[in-house]
Amino acid sequence: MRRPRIGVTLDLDEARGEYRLGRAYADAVLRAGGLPVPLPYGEEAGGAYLALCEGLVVTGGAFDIPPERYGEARRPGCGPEKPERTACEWALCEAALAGRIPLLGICGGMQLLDVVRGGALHQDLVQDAGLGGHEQPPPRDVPHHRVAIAPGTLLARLAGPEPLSVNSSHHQAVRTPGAGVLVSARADDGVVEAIELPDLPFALGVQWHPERLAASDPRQAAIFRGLVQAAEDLRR
Ligand SMILES: NCCCC(=O)O
Repeated sequence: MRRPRIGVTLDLDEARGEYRLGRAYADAVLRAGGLPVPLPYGEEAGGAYLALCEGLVVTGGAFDIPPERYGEARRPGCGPEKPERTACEWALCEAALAGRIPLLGICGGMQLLDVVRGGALHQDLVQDAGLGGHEQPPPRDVPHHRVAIAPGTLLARLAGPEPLSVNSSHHQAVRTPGAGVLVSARADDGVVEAIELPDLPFALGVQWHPERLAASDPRQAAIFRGLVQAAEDLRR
């Protein structure tokens, strides 16, 4: 039987006119038994592209969601935007949620999942909340801090309920959970590290980058295996 097709969002290097995807995302999906399908931008994003897929990974990147998307004016500390990418990922995320297609949001992808559901972000953790320590120096494929996982959640079922060692590469974070959004992990300083939508079969967001740890940590690999298994279940 063919592997479940997992759509993976891309970053556009506008200066070079090139789409980019960190190899670790594709490798993590492949290792979990899925077939990564790169999704270029376009009006078809939420429709025809997603119809090709049984699952979706909304990847992270060095840009911020326009604060207007969560009803706020831009404040100091908010970073550069990529409106075309956000529009594409927004359409994909909305379509995946509406179609109950399994979705994994990573870093900025988790933040998008929250905002699509009506949540809001810390525009900058240091300036908004006085919370530093979430931008680890290179290398970024090694653990940086631990997160506490809420028992009984999807994340706990996948990775186990014990504290999980994660990497950390972000300056924003979920401030207000959106409608139906459950916080399933927090750092010691209270920063939201994972969210999920219990009303759907598989809608999970993680603030760290499990794709960079999945080759060495079975608990991180289990997050991708869970996505691919949920995509497999969708086909039955
Ligand atoms: N906001 C983009 C995702 C990474 C970060 O928060 O820095």
